[in-house]
Amino acid sequence: SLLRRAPPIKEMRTRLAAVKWGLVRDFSAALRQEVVVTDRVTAHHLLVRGGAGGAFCNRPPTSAASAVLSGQRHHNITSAPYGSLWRATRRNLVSEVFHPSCLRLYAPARRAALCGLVADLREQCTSKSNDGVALAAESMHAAMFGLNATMCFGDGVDAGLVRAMADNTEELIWSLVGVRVFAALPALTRLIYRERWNKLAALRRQQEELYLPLINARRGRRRRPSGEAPAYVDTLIELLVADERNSAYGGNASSRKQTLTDGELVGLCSEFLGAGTEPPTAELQWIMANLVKHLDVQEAVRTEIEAVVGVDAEEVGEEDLGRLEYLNAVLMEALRLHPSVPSVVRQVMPEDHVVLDGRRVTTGTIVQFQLECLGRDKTSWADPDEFQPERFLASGGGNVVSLVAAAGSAGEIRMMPFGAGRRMCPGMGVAMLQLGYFVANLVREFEWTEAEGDMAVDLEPHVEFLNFMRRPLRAKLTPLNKGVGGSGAFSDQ
Ligand code: HEM
Repeated sequence: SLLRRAPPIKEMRTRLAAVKWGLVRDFSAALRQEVVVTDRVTAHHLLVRGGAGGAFCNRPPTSAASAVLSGQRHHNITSAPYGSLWRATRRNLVSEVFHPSCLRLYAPARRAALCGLVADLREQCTSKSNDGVALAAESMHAAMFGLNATMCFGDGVDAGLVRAMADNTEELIWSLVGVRVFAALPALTRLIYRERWNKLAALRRQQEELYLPLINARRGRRRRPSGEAPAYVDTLIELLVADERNSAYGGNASSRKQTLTDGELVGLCSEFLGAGTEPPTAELQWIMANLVKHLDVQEAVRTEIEAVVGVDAEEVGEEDLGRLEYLNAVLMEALRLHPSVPSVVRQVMPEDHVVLDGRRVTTGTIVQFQLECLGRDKTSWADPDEFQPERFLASGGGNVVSLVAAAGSAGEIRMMPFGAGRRMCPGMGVAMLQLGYFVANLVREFEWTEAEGDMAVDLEPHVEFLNFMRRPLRAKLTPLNKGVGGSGAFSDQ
């Protein structure tokens, strides 16, 4: 009978969903044109030397929750079209919290985050039940998120609230892939994927409920005494932006200036927490995983620290980092081989003039620059797939490699893990500082070796919205107790 032959309801739903997804995917792919650039000369020409004629500074519509839910009207720095909102919010980030004079004021917050991380790892690896193995990935993520929450909202945010924000951020980030269906035909896809849309809206509501009380508490504060680090949100609350928010893609900004809306404040804080936590944590895992796989390199980092900082120093201080050439070479080599952001994306606008293989690329086309390919280019590196930090030492001639590609014709791109051109990552300086400080002290506090079985390090990538390690980092840690009095500077935190 028909009833007997009909597939079970659950299976029918799955089949229906597959058909729906297939239709939408094919339709959006047909609407969207994409080209991929893997050669570094073209990347330099288009992104840095102005070879696209126009600014070539827009990204395609984003999957960030606030942008999707508002029909691409509410933006953060990453998603803002090239124009006054982008300029004002980016300048604010770079010239306020990320200005070197301000960044210095966050040193106690970085030290507190590192202390917490070391104490957590020490507890895990000395616990009898763990056999010396620590869930390093989770611990690093919690430390990095906590640090960013302090920089964003100021000191003293309740630990439970920080955890709730971390969970919410993670859920929103993992929803990014599914949310891509709303990039094309949002009115229709919203109906087809009602559940997905409702889930996204609920996560965003929850985010507002978590962030707005913290934002409003900062509004009522008296001006901070000089010498106290501003919270990122303080600078956003004070920020005035020329009012072009209703004109698409950077039309003429009116002379009227406005403060940011609550929705924009929440979106910008969310971006700070997400962009400030996820790529640096993924990169920290890649670096430590390579040090687990290359014990000679790990030992060389430790030897350099002992020679430069001394055996009895309490910690590797931030002021020591500039003198640790080998440590810096390790960071550069990990970023070259495993850039945690897999690609840089631009969308061709009418005023851009992008020519590839002798043909003009049509307006609306998405141009993707693959960062791992660019960093492993055979014309630029010997043995490009090998982990060899020595290539970045002055003795190997590698100290001249810059993360910021110069614009002149003599400039070139040899790697671009932080992107290139006007929209290059504004967090590069802070990321390099945090990575150097964390890696140096983690190597000094513990010996890192490989755990067994499915806890072993797997250097295969798993590329989603970020370039993750296929398995999150686990390692066997042995405390080295190198700190003052042989008890470890961080052991009592
Ligand atoms: C290892 C750490 C990091 C890596 C590998 C990384 C990588 C990148 C890349 C590749 C881009 C795209 C650049 C382009 O399109 O040319 C980007 C953009 C961006 N990053 Fe980072 N990033 C890191 C850390 C951070 C941190 C700590 C922040 C701080 C909040 C941050 C905030 C941003 C923002 C706001 C943008 C958008 C910039 C714009 O559109 O003007 N990133 N990042």
